[in-house]
Amino acid sequence: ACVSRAAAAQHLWAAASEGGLGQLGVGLASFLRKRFGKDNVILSDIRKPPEHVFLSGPFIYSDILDYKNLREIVVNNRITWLFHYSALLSAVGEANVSLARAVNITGLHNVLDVAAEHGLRLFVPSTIGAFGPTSPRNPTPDLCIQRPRTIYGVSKVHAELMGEYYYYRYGLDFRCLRYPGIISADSQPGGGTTDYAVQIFHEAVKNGRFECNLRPDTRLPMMYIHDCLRATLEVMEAPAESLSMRTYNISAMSFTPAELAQEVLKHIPELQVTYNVDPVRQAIADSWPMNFDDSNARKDWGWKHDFDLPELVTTMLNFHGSESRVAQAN
Ligand SMILES: NC(=O)C1=CN([C@@H]2O[C@H](COP(=O)(O)OP(=O)(O)OC[C@H]3O[C@@H](n4cnc5c(N)ncnc54)[C@H](O)[C@@H]3O)[C@@H](O)[C@H]2O)C=CC1
Ligand SMILES: CC(=O)[C@H](N)C(=O)O
Repeated sequence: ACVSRAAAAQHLWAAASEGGLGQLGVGLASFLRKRFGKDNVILSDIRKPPEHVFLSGPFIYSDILDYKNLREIVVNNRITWLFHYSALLSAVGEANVSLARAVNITGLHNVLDVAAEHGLRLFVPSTIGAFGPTSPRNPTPDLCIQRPRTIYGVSKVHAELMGEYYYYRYGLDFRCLRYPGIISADSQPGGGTTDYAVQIFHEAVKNGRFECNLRPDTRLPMMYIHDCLRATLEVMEAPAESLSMRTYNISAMSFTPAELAQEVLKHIPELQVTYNVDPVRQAIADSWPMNFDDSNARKDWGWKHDFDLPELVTTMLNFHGSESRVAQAN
């Protein structure tokens, strides 16, 4: 593989991941370390890592807004791949537009420049949030109108276009996947519109009650984290000649809060689900794709998801069930 040493911060370096302490970064680092070796993946963030993360492999402080520091990390560690995960997500982005603009847009510019300057292979995640109310929503193809109405979505469309521009202009090996809402068992979401689909599992097992902040009929594309991380590594390892585009939709399942609750109720019949709609998140969700067309990813580099809704629910409840049994035993 082409990884000599990676960093993940919410980048991965040699592989480096910056933005690495969020919902996805710790899982990505662990996934890449299994593949490339513990010391070949550096995780970075501006937050202090919890002990288990600190002990699991190289971690460094890196602020995506500090270009000189990014360059120093790449040079000193001979980084070859960079996974750029730092971002403010959709709901927190609307609550702090100027910070979202800085991290999601200025931060991206720094990453593009450092990657182009040092010949890195660069992964930047995009999102279903890169589409808007005038995009076709059911299904949403790779190429269509993209007029998002959040700073998060605007910054991601910008990232897709800038990455493609750097590819044609400077030969940067830029690779990008549009992720659906990602559901993870052992990490908390960072302030997005799809967070409810993670929180329901925590609450169902802990309290037997869940208050959902989206309407019961809000349909959104979703994916289990294991599929998301595997897709990320697969597109990074795909032969250059197999990629006909720089940015691909990837899809696994699509459901509403009512459908998710129905599936969880099969395992926890006493679960009580109520709805208290957050108008900001609801407006965002109503502008996003309902189903994602990922036929290009399947055709070009063989993308195939493993987890549908029933497997997702069983896996999440097994994880939370065993966690709560451990907690009770202690
Ligand atoms: N979690 C999801 O459902 C989805 C995530 N994505 C994308 O995947 C990436 C990772 O997402 P999550 O892990 O969920 O996000 P998160 O919000 O959980 O984590 C983001 C991380 O970025 C870090 N960060 C913020 N400002 C920074 C700075 N100036 N310098 C360095 N690090 C900084 C934060 O400390 C945090 O640890 C993001 O780019 C997001 O847009 C895309 C679609 C879905
Ligand atoms: C789908 C995403 O990009 C993220 N989870 C969010 O809801 O903002």
